[in-house]
Amino acid sequence: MAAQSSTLPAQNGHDAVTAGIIIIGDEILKGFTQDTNSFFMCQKLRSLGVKVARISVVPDDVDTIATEISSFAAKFTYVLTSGGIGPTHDDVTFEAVAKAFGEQVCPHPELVTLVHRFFGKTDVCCPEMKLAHVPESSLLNYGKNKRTGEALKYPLVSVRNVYVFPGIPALMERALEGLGHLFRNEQTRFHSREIYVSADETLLAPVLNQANARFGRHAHLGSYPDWVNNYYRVRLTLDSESEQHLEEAYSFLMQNLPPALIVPLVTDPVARAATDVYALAESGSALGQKVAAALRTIEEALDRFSLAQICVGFNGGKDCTALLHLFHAAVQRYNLHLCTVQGHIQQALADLKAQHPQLQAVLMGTRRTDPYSRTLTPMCMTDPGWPEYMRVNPLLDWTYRDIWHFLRALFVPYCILYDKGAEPGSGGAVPPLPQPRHCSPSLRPAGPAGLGSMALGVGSWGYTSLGSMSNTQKNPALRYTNALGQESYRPAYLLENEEEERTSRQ
Ligand SMILES: Cc1cc2nc3c(=O)[nH]c(=O)nc-3n(C[C@H](O)[C@H](O)[C@H](O)COP(=O)(O)OP(=O)(O)OC[C@H]3O[C@@H](n4cnc5c(N)ncnc54)[C@H](O)[C@@H]3O)c2cc1C
Ligand SMILES: NC(=O)C1=CN([C@@H]2O[C@H](COP(=O)(O)OP(=O)(O)OC[C@H]3O[C@@H](n4cnc5c(N)ncnc54)[C@H](O)[C@@H]3O)[C@@H](O)[C@H]2O)C=CC1
Ligand SMILES: [Co+2]
Ligand SMILES: [K+]
Ligand SMILES: [Mg+2]
Repeated sequence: MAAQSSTLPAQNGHDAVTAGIIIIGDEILKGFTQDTNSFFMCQKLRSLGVKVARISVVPDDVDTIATEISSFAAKFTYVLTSGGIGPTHDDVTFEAVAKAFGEQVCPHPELVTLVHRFFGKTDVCCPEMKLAHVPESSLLNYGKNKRTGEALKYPLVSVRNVYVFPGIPALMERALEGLGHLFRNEQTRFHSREIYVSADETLLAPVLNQANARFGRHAHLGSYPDWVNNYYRVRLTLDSESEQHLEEAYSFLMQNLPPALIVPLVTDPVARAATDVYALAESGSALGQKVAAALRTIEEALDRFSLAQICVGFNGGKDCTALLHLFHAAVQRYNLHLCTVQGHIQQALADLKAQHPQLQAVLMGTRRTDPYSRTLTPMCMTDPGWPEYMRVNPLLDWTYRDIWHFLRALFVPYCILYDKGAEPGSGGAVPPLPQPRHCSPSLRPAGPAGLGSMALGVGSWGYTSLGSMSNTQKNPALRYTNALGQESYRPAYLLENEEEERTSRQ
């Protein structure tokens, strides 16, 4: 076994079943279209026990495609191509496959019949008939509909170990889903685990090197930094064909990485919001009591107003992020229609009313320590002279610290600007400044639409309080000098004295 191949990694006594993917299309190389097919193919093949060894992207050029196909066909168990099998001049994949194997393309009787059946065409020269011209030794593979089990009507062409998939993602995905049996490798199952770490890679490198030296033969370790995640800096992945080897490497890492840096990340906080938020509310903790009171205010608003009459005042800040999560927990869904209104808040609220006259209540993330908010009540009408709305303020009695405690305990994603500036050891690289924008309120009616995107109605580096481009600055209370003697800033959730929250806004 060991002597057989120097290119294949040592495995458990059997040859790896491999695949090479060839993505065909000028549009991919020109940046007109983003390749999503290889991503889907990699995930699917991995789930079938096939190891993807290479992805290549080539232009719509017969010779280039043919050269790549003959090289891949010799190296890998399977070759999957994507694209270039349609009726137009730039679809030359079949010709290229034929060329790679020294064959001709000719009409395949069964495909001719199908073209006749689907398009009603029999003329050998019509564009549709190009789909039926395939290499001489082509086989037709009929997949199965994943749900119904019925045979798919249009087959996938294969020539030797080359499988020729359409480029249209929906067609390609359906074909591969339906043909899993062609590629499935029962000998192999890939197992994987992840560890999330809140430290920079440089700090982890020594432990990772040790782990790799000890376990690398049987468990592959990957280290992937992320600069825009609120909760971790590095995602470590382990994968192996053997569950036992995987667990050994995993235990080693868990024992040797600094425990304080390992983050027990919840990767789908939104899906679990209802469970986690209500569990917190019932926990009896101090934060739990605040959560319970906020939920009561939200529930009361839901009793008084229908979902269509309520919206969430969302400007991208931490307070309304907490509010949105609570509201979602209460109604069990982020069932949002995003409505962005420009201009100053008073006019924007009037414009919103004109566009959506049914709206009567706005859930807001206002806290008592916000300007002019000391005397507000959980539900109060807007002041005279303001467009008429019921202001619903579930978070009035929450503190700055409560907000951060809540968001971070439940791993709720929030605007990354609150974390920025600290970055000790991040190499000094800073993401580009956001485009200047006017502070634009985004009010999100809870209408019957899909998941709304997060609107960021702020435009600056902010640390503890985000306003607009012109009035937001780094909060001096977060400043410190890092190990290299450089001025740095801690993330907002580490602010010690909450009275200094607004020191970052003029
Ligand atoms: C629905 C609504 C009704 C208001 N009614 C009155 C009123 O009757 N009298 C009065 O004097 N002032 C009113 N205001 C203005 C309010 O008091 C603040 O001046 C304003 O929210 C900005 O305060 P901030 O930046 O300090 O607070 P932030 O902490 O930034 O905002 C507090 C909360 O208000 C909501 N909010 C604030 N700005 C926006 C925005 N641009 N887009 C969407 N949501 C936003 C969010 O839920 C946020 O969590 C109202 C604001 C809103 C959004
Ligand atoms: N019903 C079926 O199963 C089949 C239908 N056809 C017909 O062939 C034609 C399409 O030919 P193809 O060779 O599939 O397409 P193509 O190479 O011309 O690409 C079709 C579309 O898919 C996109 N695309 C291509 N590669 C991609 C990738 N890697 N990631 C994301 N998007 C990608 C392209 O940008 C383009 O918009 C259609 O007219 C179709 O009806 C062809 C074969 C089978
Ligand atoms: Co709208
Ligand atoms: K094409
Ligand atoms: Mg085409």
